[in-house]
Amino acid sequence: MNVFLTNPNGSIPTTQLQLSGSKSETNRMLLLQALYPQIKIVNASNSDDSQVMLKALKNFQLTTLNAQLVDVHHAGTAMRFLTAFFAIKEGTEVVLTGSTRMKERPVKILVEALRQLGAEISYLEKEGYPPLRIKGTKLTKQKVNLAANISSQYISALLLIAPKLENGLELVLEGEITSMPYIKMTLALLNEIGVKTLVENNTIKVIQHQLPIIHHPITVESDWSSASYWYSFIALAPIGTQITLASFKKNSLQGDSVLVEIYKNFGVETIFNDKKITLHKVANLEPATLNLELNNCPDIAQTIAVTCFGLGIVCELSGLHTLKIKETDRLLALQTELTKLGAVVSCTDDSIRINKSQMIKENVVISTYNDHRMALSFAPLALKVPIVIENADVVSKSYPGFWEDVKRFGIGVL
Ligand SMILES: O=C(O)C1=C[C@@H](OP(=O)(O)O)[C@@H](O)[C@H](O)C1
Ligand SMILES: C=C(OP(=O)(O)O)C(=O)O
Repeated sequence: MNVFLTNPNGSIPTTQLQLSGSKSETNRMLLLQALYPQIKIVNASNSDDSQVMLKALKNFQLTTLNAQLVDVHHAGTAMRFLTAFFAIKEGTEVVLTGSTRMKERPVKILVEALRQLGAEISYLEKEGYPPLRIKGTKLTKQKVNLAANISSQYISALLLIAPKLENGLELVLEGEITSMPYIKMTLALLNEIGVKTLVENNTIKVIQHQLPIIHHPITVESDWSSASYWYSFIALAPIGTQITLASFKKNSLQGDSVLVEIYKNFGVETIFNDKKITLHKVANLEPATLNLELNNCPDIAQTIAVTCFGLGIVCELSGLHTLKIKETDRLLALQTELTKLGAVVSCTDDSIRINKSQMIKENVVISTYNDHRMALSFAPLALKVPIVIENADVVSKSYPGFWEDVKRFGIGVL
């Protein structure tokens, strides 16, 4: 399905949207719930990635077979978190696989770390990549060193199973730590269910845990990465445009909440009120060149790049080495699609620079490369020019209701 987006009457009604729960928080909580079934989750994400995670865990618990195939499609967190989960399920055997792209996304660092702890995992196709054969076993070793500069998901995966390990876990993180807020999110959620953790320099310790785990329901905050597209819409809209989004809080566990600060550069103010945020376009600002280091929030890089292009702001976004191993090579995809629209873009292995453009070409067909964030991040340009988004249903990986919400915002979606 392709969608054709237009801004038919040029004026935008004030809208209120309820966004679904964070997929990152949800996938952590689903794994913890599988380990501690008394946990209750409120406002879980409706994303495909969370559905995939839920289904994998449910089917695994229901089956009487001791060997099964689990397919996580495009869901990186599901792939990494379930690798660790199945590794400790004694007496079971699972083949864990995913989409063609998933088979190109590395898992070696995680597999090596689990093997150091005693896990039995083998590669079924290419060394270092899914699919994996995982024989569940008791992990008795306790200390492991691993590189922290490729994906924080490896570290989160190990932390999530840590309270169930006989002797707890000590992780020594080597090299520069990437996507740090996601590690902090994992630690915060462990703490919230009553698991003790200790962070000292580059070492994280999780104390082995039996019970009690707390019994109150855990409420997942709505997804800040999904909110980023509304920040972009508001940034590209005329002064005075507003939108209200629920349910968000000031002290978020999600690193992408840094949007509140970043979008001030584009004249967007955020007002927090009773678990809602109102985004308000208050000024047309044009910083000379916007330099941002996004190592802590890689998932909003595409949103910010497109906002800058739409506003004609020169930007240099760095700290993005992980973008090459996400749903697609996001740096290359951004460069290709922005160039089609008339931008002059240059990339390195970890950065992108978008130069000032004279105009935005109309009716360009944006390719999405099986990457939800390509479709989501280019949509706000509809406020500037008519635009076509190819394979628009990719958005369901994180934000299935996106196109409905875009219609509510007053954009024509055909
Ligand atoms: O732990 C998580 O929930 C995530 C961590 C990040 O990945 P990396 O640590 O691989 O950058 C992020 O990009 C991804 O969307 C979700
Ligand atoms: C990178 C992402 O997800 P994952 O790594 O979990 O597939 C994302 O949602 O942008």
